[in-house]
Amino acid sequence: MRIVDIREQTAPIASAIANAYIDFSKMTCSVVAVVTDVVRDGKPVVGYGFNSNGRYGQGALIRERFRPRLLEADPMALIDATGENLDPHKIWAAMMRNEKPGGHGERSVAVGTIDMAVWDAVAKIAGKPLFRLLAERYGTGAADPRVFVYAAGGYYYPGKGLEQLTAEMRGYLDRGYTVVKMKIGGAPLADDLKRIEAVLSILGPGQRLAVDANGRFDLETAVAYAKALKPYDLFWYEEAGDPLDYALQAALAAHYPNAMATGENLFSMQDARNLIRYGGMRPDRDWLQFDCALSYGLVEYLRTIEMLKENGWSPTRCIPHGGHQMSLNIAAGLGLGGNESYPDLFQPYGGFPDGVKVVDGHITMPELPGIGFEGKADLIKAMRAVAE
Ligand SMILES: O=C([O-])CC(=O)C(=O)O
Ligand SMILES: [Mg+2]
Repeated sequence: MRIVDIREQTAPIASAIANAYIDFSKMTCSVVAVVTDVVRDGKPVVGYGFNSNGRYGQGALIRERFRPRLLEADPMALIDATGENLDPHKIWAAMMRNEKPGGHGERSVAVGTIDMAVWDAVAKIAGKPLFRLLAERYGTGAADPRVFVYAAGGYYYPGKGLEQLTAEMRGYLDRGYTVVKMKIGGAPLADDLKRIEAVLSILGPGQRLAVDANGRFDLETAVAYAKALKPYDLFWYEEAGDPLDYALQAALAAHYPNAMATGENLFSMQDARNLIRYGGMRPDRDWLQFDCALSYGLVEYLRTIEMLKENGWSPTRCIPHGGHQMSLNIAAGLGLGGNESYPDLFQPYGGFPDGVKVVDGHITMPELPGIGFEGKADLIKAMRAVAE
């Protein structure tokens, strides 16, 4: 068996929203199809991936480095010991041949996107949902198909006032979410506090709010927000400062006893390890948001989980960024704390298979082979267009 082709296309996921750092008016993502010669149900197995959101399409890197390395490799060097399936770890090593250490963001998104498609193919060849395969291979054996999800939104948008913001959040609560997230840092502190109070005013008992500054603040501003946010008992205070400023993150903990979250812009096990070593994150309350699609894929994420365990962190403290079905599978298979969801954004790429409903802040994974993209009609249509 072998990989016969890797196809890629850059697709728009643009919208008029903005966080404290960027707008999404020109946002794109790469969609990748890994075509194999394995036949299931009379058709060749094709694995699909895409690069989450927030980083642009990766076509040049895929075409110039990673696709040729895999297609030029000895097919026998990319399969597992049974000889009947691909080996994602060997494929990862083949992609990373002749790549220096460090500087991970330069290529981690391209590798993570192909890695997603490889795992989709592997689970389809095995004939089972990826979350079940992961639980068997790397977890306790038993998957938990019920996954906590929270609704991310609350972006800045031209002309968006408190009324629109609360209507948006009410929509998420009506759809079954219990935790909602909104952006901060794109307006002065006093205005953001009004926005926060407006959203808090519509939350019922047990419902919570997370806020996300998208790395906008220097230490002084981060501390000013921390002091103002403390009384609200938020679900978390996310990415206050630059994602690589571990000293800022560590200093902030002295001013903010409640939960903080970060990690969506850390793109390797080594960067995640530096956060754990130097960022003052607290394993009893804080949250880690590494997104495998942006950070070298699940092969690397498995290394990150090992690193976390060695440092006294439970995988239940991980709630990945990105709102994609790949992280839902990892959460269900390996016992993460949950996953992000963007109910109204980044379509058709984000979200759940059709018919999956959020109930009491949780979804239940359907039993679809692979990652489950075939269960989402608009998404699989876009993906199949890349393969054909
Ligand atoms: O606005 C973005 O770039 C997305 C983001 O931070 C998140 O989902 O936490
Ligand atoms: Mg964020």
